[in-house]
Order: sequence, then C-alpha cells, then structure tokens
Amino acid sequence: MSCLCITGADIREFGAKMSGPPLVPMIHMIEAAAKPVVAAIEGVALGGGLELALSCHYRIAHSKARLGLPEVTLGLLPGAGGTQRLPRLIGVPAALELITTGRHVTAAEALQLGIVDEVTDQNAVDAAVKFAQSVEGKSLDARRIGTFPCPRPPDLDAVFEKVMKEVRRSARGAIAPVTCVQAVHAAVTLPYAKGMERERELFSTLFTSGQARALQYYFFAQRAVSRWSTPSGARWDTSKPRPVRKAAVIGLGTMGRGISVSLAQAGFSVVAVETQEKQLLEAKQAVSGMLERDAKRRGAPLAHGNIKYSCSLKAAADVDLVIEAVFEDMALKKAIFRQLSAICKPGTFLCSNTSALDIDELASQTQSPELVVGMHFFAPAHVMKLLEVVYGPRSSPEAVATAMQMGKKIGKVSVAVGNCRGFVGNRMLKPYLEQAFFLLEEGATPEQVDQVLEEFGFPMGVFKVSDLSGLDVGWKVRKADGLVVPDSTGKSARIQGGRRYSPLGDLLCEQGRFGQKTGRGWYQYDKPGGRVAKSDPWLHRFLEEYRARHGLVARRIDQQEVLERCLYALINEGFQILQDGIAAGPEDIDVIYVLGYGWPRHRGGPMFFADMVGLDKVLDRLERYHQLHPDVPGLKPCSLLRKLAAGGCPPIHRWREVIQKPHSQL
Ligand SMILES: C[C@H](O)[C@H](C)C(=O)SCCNC(=O)CCNC(=O)[C@H](O)C(C)(C)COP(=O)([O-])OP(=O)([O-])OC[C@H]1O[C@@H](n2cnc3c(N)ncnc32)[C@H](O)[C@@H]1OP(=O)([O-])[O-]
Repeated sequence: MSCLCITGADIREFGAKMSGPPLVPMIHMIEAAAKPVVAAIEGVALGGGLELALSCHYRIAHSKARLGLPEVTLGLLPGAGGTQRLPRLIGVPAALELITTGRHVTAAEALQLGIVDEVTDQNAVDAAVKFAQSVEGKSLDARRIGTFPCPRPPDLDAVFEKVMKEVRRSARGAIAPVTCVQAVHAAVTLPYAKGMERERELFSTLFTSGQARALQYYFFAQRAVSRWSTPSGARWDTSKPRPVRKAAVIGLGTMGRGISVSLAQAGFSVVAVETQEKQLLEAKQAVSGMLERDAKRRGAPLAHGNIKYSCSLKAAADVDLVIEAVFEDMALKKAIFRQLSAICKPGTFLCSNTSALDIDELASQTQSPELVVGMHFFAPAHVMKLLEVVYGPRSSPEAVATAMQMGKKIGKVSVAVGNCRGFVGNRMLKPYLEQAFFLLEEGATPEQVDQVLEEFGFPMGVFKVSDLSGLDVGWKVRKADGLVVPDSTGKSARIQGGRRYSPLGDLLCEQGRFGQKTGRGWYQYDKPGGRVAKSDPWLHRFLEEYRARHGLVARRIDQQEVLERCLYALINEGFQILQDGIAAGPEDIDVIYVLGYGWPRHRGGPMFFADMVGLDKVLDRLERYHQLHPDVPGLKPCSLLRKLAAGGCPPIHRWREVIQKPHSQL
C-alpha cells in the first residue's frame, strides 16, 4: 500500500544525475509483489507518479485528486511504462488522448475511465487500507497490468493513421506528441518487454532534443514571471497587494466585454460602464451570451449576478479598482482618467487596457499617479492567458502587486513590464511586421511569408493575423503617428526621416481592404467576415505594380531569409527591451510571446530560440542584413546582443547577471 502525491520526476534534475532509485525496476518489483499493493492517491499523481500507481494492483483516489501523464508538455513521453500500461488498462483511444495531450483528469473521470478502482471523500490512506483488507487472499494475476495483452482496436492501422494525422496537424512541428503515438503503437503491436524497450528508445530521443529543452525552459519561465521586479526596486516578495472585491470596467467594446466576463467569472463584483445607451444594451446581451456559453462549457454556475451595468462613470465611485477599456485614443483616455480620479474613492487603483499608449501620461491626469498601472489584456480578453501589467515611473509597488495578483485571480499569467510605446509584445511586433512588409516589396508574397512562419510553428502567419485583426487597426495608429504621408510625386513615401517605411498596408486600407471584415485584405475571403484565406490575384498584381512604380526589382527570397529577417528583427528588439530595463529578464519576453502572440511553445520563446541558434549566429546575420538594408534601424544589432555574443554567448539563465551589471565583463 503506498500513499502518492507525486508530481513525477524532478524536471530540474533532467540536466544532471537523477536522484532516487530508478523507477522502472521499482515498478516491476511492486507489480510482481505477492501481496496486494494499493495506491492511495491524494493531491496529484502525475507523470512518474501515475506510472508508479499503475504498477500497484489497485488504486484509490481522493475525490479532489488529479491524475495525468503530462510528459508531452515537457517534450517527453511517459518513460516508466506509462505508454505500455495505460492502453492496456483503459484501451488505446483513451490512452492516446491522455498521453498525446498531457491533460489532467479528475478522480471522477479516472474512475470512469478505469484508471482508479475507487474514489473517496475520506482519507485516501484509510480507504486504501480498508480496500487492501477487502482483497486479501484474492488472486493478483488479473491485476498486474504489464502482464495484460493490450486490447487491439479492430481497425488498428486506421485508428493509428487517423490519430497520427490529427496529432501531426495540432502539434505544428512538435515532435513529442508524434513520438507518444509511436510508443503506444508499440504497446499494441509488441510484447510488453519489447514495448518497454521501444518506449525507452523513444524516450531517449526526446530527452536530448532541443524541443524538450525548450519546453522545460518554458515550464519554469512561466513560473518565474510571478517573481517580478522593477528598475525602481519594487519586488514580488516585498510589495503587498491590496484586496480587490469590486471592480469597474469602463468601455464595453470587444475588450471591455471580455474583461468584464473574466472578472465576473472569477467572482469579482463588476460595474460595467458604457456611456452610450445603445452600446450598453448591446454589450449587456453580448456579455450574457458569453457568460452562458462559458458556464455551459465548463459546467460552472452562471456569473450574471456579478455584473451591474451603468451609463454613468459615477457608478464606479465605490469600486476598489477600475479598468479603462475605451477606444485607443489618448485624449479620450485622459479625459476619463481625470473624471475617474475625481469620482472614485481615495485609494482606488486606476488601470488602462491600452495596448501601447503612455501609462505615465494617463497617470498625470490623476490626483494619485502612484495608483495608475496598465493592465493590457489580449483579444479575446476572456480567453487569452496573457496580461501585461505595465508600471509607469510613478506606479507604486502596491499598485503593481495588486494588478499582478488580480491577473492571477482571473486565470491570467501576469507579466510585469515597463512603460514604453508598445510595452513588450507590441513593441517587438513592430520590427517583425516591418520586415514582413519589406519582404513583399522585395519579391515575396503573403502566402510565402505566412507559410514559412506557420512551418516554424506559428498557428497563423503574420498576414493571416493581419487580416484577422483588421488592417485598419494598424493604419489608424500609423496615421496618428504621422507615418501615412504621400511623397512629392503623390506616391506614398517609402523613406521617412532616413528610415525605410513600407506604405503597403496603408495603400490596401485606402482601397477598403481591411481583411476578413471586408472580405479582402492580404488574401481574399468568400464574403465579408469569411474565415478561409485564399490567394488573391489582385494582391499579386497590386504588388507587381507597386514594385514597378517604385523601381523595385522582385527577387527570389528563400525561406531562411524570410525566417531570419522576421524573427531576428523581433529578437533584436527583445534584447533592446532587456537593455532598456522594460523587461526584467528573457523569461518575461518568452512568456509574453508564447501566450500572447502564438510563438510555438516547443521553441521556448524568441529569446530562448536565440540562445538555441547561438547569439553569435544571430548577431552575424543581423549585421549582414543591416549592411544590405542600412535604412532599417531594426536590423542594427543592439549593444546587449553584441556584449553577450562578445562575452562567449552565456546560457540564457545567466543573461540577467549581464543586464543587471551593465558595465560587467562576462
Ligand atoms: C518518468 C516520467 O515518465 C517522466 C520523466 C516525468 O515524470 S516528467 C515530470 C512529469 N510531471 C509534471 O509534468 C508535473 C509538473 N508540475 C505541474 O504540472 C504543476 O507544478 C502541478 C504539480 C500541477 C502543481 O501546480 P501548481 O500551480 O499548484 O504549482 P506550480 O507553481 O506549478 O509548482 C510549484 C513549484 O513546484 C515546482 N515543480 C512542480 N512540479 C515540478 C517538477 N516535476 N519538477 C520540478 N519542479 C516542479 C514548480 O516549478 C514551482 O516551483 P517555484 O516556481 O515555486 O520555484
């Protein structure tokens, strides 16, 4: 009888010698025991923890326990017999789903699947002892899973062909899920001992893969961001968050609705404010629908009652925190912050969902600038896990801590970032988009660029994303920034202030091609609002005419150049952000890009990717591209990148040392 609350192998030991006795021999010893061994599972039994439990003859789980084989999320596969025992116990289809997704199951689902034999609300150990007594003297032959033949689906090849196709599609280049399928296939087609050999072979190939390193780095990176710090010395462990019970959301457009839903679902009392009566009614209906759909999907109680609606900012007078989510217009936001500062009770935190604007300028409109931070959500706000918490120079540690904690309470991963144009995510996006546009001017097509990025692992290429979010969004920003100007000949200016600028997006917008919403953008769609992107001959002619008008000769651009120009420009900006102190470490940037911008998790994040490629190689390529395009500052390697490369390319976990001691020699 054994009591398990095991999270599996210690991931921190993967790079070194694993401590403790080897798992597989222990598993075989338990399974072969002559006396009944009953696993008592409380808390979690994950990875090696569940594999150990599967070697026992019976399993009793507490009703609150969670079980699973999450190795695939670390770039691995269950390496202690999990791929051989689980299909024998619950059948191939169910085992394949759990092993290739790594998802956890509740005790109830584990019982329903046949993973556990009993679920208890009592003490699991007491229940296991009682269970052991009830099976005393019974034969254990039928309880030794490793001795079972694996149930063989009738149409084995068809099952595995279908699963492999689906896994390859959803894996988008990740190798672990595909390898998991191969290991389970061995359970069906080979005797147990051979199947275990095959599992060990496949585990070894994954264990040393770059993708496993990336996923294990990311596992810790996503936890590291909660240990935030700011250049002014505020820290996660010395800043005390203030409790928030009631919050207001100002502006009920798409973002405001999603934020209201997130807050309500997390149990906050919400005052949702929209000054236009008609918009308020529309928002109320939309939010109700979102809450109902989500409650049904999660089987959770409806959270309608948590939201009160109003047309007046005065309704926010007694809240603890306000999230402003009105249209991205600084004058409008400043007016609202002035009013809120006068209306809200002293001590109310005033936050903005702005995606790029100056938090400190907003703070300057209030009587208590120390209570102002940014809470930058990502669309759709009630779905996306990322929250950028933006501190201005005057934001108090308490304000940052409160916003960070609020993000966690509503199920987000909060990342603290400094105040600059675009903060971290959108600031890095700018040079990335810029390179994609320049590549079109030089001869590439949107399809080619998107294909390269999707093969790298992004769910959508940059031009499909642009069509989805709407080309007019960026157009408005560029117009506000004074970038959309014709040159003396009436053609859109391609060089501004000595810097290359591509007006391609502006020209499409001038033709009303905003993307999916208008049925035309970088691609064509079967109707406005259509979702399926099709190559558009009009766009290709448009590019040809544009190049001819500007005397640009199209050249063949290979995939490697597309990838390097887009990703290294983005990475270079990441290093500049670290150098400027806008992000405290590379982990912050990597978590932002994986959770907010679809960077493939199995590549760790842009900064981890640069570490894997080699900083010297990234530097060399940027220098080459900058020589070819001296009017593109985004390709000029930043000094931190140069310093790290010159210092022997230290591993990513040592970069903070260099950043924190700017004059240090590595
Ligand atoms: C042979 C076998 O086939 C193979 C080879 C394996 O077995 S491979 C290993 C398989 N096992 C896993 O994949 C489980 C991974 N862990 C989790 O999924 C979660 O941790 C959790 C169990 C569901 C709890 O979540 P939580 O939200 O309550 O707390 P936390 O913040 O996540 O974790 C709290 C603290 O514990 C640390 N931690 C958790 N699990 C860890 C692990 N397996 N190794 C090392 N550290 C771990 C984590 O980094 C954090 O540290 P710090 O940040 O505080 O310094």
